[in-house]
Amino acid sequence: MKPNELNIVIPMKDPTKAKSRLRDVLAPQNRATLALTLYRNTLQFFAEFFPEANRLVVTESAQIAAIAKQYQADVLLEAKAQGLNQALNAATQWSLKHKFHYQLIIPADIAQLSAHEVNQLLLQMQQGHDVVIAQAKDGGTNALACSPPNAINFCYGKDSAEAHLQLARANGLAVKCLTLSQLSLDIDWPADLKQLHSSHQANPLTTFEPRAAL
Ligand SMILES: Nc1nc2c(ncn2[C@@H]2O[C@H](COP(=O)(O)OP(=O)(O)OP(=O)(O)O)[C@@H](O)[C@H]2O)c(=O)[nH]1
Ligand SMILES: O=C(O)[C@H](O)COP(=O)(O)O
Repeated sequence: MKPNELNIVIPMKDPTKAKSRLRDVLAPQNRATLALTLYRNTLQFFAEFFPEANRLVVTESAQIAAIAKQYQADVLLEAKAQGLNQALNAATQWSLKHKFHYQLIIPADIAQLSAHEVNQLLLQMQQGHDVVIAQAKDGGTNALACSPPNAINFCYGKDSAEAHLQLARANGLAVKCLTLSQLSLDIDWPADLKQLHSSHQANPLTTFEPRAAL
């Protein structure tokens, strides 16, 4: 795989709508700030460690689009958010149109990205897998690499790692599902924020302490 054959797709909601599952423990402004912090961390990480790969942010938000450009990412602006699967279908069409052989989808809510883990995932692609999944702690899909970009249909939602695995098998593709420690940790629920706190990691996200009540 040549680095310039890879498009890294980062889907991102309007920050005022993001992290809704934290609504019981973070005030709206803090949820938006957390979502923006995670998003900037994601862009910074890929600009620093994978600068030769293309990055594409798919979003309905002009604010998110402007930030993407600060980190040299391309932007696909959705007219209106129609859900994650629809956003990724549009991004995949973009990848095909721009002749990328590989697409790696990463959500913008991983607590701490690891270049070693992303390289492990890409190595599986180089070794001949068509689809590689890094599953989330709750059975979701936290990273999804596909070659070609439209190798499978997207079915993000409950237990999507298993669903993506089965789809790839049904299509007769070589597929691998990985459990990678950092890539399995997205921040969805209050317990995820608490875990971040108790891990004592030197991580700016620990300032987002969950509150018992607003
Ligand atoms: N462009 C786009 N991105 C989305 C959409 N839905 C979710 N995402 C992004 O996909 C990633 C995973 O999303 P979720 O965990 O489902 O959403 P979230 O806002 O982080 O959290 P919840 O509101 O609690 O579900 C995040 O980077 C989201 O911003 C969508 O409709 N359009
Ligand atoms: O796999 C999915 O559907 C999305 O990543 C959402 O899963 P999550 O609950 O892990 O955010």
